[in-house]
Amino acid sequence: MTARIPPVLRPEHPSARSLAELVSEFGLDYRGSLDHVEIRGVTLSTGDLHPGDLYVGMPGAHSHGASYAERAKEGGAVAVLTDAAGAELAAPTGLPILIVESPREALGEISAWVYRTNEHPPLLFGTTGTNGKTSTSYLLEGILRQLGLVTGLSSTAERHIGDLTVVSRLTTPEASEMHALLARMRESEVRAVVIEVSAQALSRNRVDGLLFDVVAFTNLSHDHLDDYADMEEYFQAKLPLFQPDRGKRGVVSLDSPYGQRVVDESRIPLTTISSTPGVVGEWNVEITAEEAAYTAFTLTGPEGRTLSSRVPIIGRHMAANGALAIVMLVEAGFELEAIGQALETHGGIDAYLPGRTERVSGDTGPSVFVDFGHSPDAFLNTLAAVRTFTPGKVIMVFGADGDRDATKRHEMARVASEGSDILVITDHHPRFENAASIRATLVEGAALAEHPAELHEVSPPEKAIRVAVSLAREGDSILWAGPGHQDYRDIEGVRTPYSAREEARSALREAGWDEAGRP
Ligand SMILES: CC(=O)N[C@H]1[C@@H](OP(=O)(O)OP(=O)(O)OC[C@H]2O[C@@H](n3ccc(=O)[nH]c3=O)[C@H](O)[C@@H]2O)O[C@H](CO)[C@@H](O)[C@@H]1O[C@H](C)C(=O)N[C@@H](C)C(=O)N[C@H](CCC(=O)O)C(=O)O
Ligand SMILES: Nc1ncnc2c1ncn2[C@@H]1O[C@H](COP(=O)(O)OP(=O)(O)OP(=O)(O)O)[C@@H](O)[C@H]1O
Repeated sequence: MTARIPPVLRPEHPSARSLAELVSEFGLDYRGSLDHVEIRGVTLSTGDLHPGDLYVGMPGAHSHGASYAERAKEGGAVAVLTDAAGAELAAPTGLPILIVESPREALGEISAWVYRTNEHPPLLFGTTGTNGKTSTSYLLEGILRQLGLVTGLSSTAERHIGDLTVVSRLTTPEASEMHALLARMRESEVRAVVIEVSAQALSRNRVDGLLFDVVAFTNLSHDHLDDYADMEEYFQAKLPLFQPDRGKRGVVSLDSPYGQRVVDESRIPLTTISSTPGVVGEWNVEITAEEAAYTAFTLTGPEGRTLSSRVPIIGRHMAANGALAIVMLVEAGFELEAIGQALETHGGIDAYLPGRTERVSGDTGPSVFVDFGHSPDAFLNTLAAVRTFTPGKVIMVFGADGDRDATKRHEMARVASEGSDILVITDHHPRFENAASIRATLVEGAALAEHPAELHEVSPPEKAIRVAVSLAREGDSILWAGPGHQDYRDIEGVRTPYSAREEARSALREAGWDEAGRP
């Protein structure tokens, strides 16, 4: 059985737009007749095609999208937009062909025009950084809802349109999908939209055609060095979000040294925030309590402004994410006092973060958390959070992604081994790599710790979590890092249905301990 591919959300009542008008609006070169041709949507994949679509044939890593133009026509595409090479490939279809130098660079603006998303846009928030994008986005969405707004969300885990939830494919959808999503949100009278913006999205024009009211930077640390040559290139990929064509104003966390560089290199009005002792921002976060059910903090800003609240999740970093979300709202024009009042009525920020240090254990037995962390810095933060209220041993379970940045594996394992008492190394998504050799690299890395944890190598993960539970006692904690919200494992390109949260719950049940359901 393979896991279902989540659908692309489109407007339910798309308006028709004239192809001739599109060509004249953008001054496009074209072939064929434009007479009476109307388009209702844009797609770059035949898998997501709707009748009446403009099919965008993009050169890809494996093939040229225009080579699927015939298939697009059979599915109801009424025109093709592509480059000069693609125009040759699409010519036999007889469809009108619009020609641009770079279809990827044209996609955002054209999709915005087709879906009319630049007319009366909602309040737009965008978050980038290595870690904390999803968490900050959910917390921000939670506060917006507490303030009474109908919200939309685009994150690694899910897309939300008001109360409608759909599992995500990519962290940031391709531009055509993004604008279709915004158009669908408008139909549902969404007033504020929170969008997680990956570095890849910025490098691949996925947020073109959007102007964010407030953008935020969480942090930068080792990740994605398979996509970027080095940390500098990865950092540079994030910067365009902090320029005037993408964001009106920004909030930058100084918790990683890259924050100050964003401040130095951005050209939009920015404010700063810090939760790091000794690093002072315009806004500062002090952690006031760390409990198993929440983390409390006080946020202090310019002119003595202050707000005390809590996030319903463990970890100082999560309180920092919550405070960042609050400052984003202040930058968008919300009164700090009104935010404080809205939060107070719910006892803090009210949000459910799927698979972010999500507690799956109940009242008896060890505390078990499933997390999405897959970088050394994420491990450092979550292990510290778990350690804070664990009287017994900290047991960590994790595996590394196959076919993704292999240079971080040693450091992930070293940090895991240093920060836990017992480490169970297992498999994650092997993709097309050999799972045993990924584990071997992790075992090597674990040995680099100054004070290595007791080590177990267990495959597959279903068995690993059961071994971890069998080693745990009341008062111990288990942190299973990596799978988070995901509901599949990618093995040789096949998405096999699998939920770490459900596996962990089953393991607890089988051991006679309590489990916790979704809050
Ligand atoms: C490496 C990369 O960026 N790949 C993206 C790329 O795929 P590709 O170049 O391999 O496409 P291709 O197979 O050569 O096909 C060329 C074109 O023909 C189309 N096609 C292809 C076959 C077909 O039958 N019909 C059809 O229409 C494809 O949609 C594509 O437009 O173009 C596709 C759509 O056009 C993207 O969905 C795909 O993202 C893949 C899924 C991906 O995994 N991207 C990663 C790197 C990514 O973006 N990740 C970040 C995560 C960030 C984080 O961890 O924080 C993200 O934002 O999600
Ligand atoms: N502010 C933070 N600083 C450091 N680590 C964090 C922070 N926030 C979250 N984390 C850790 O990083 C993991 C991923 O968090 P989150 O999903 O919010 O980040 P993300 O930036 O969306 O990641 P991705 O790009 O992989 O989707 C969390 O599960 C947690 O382990």
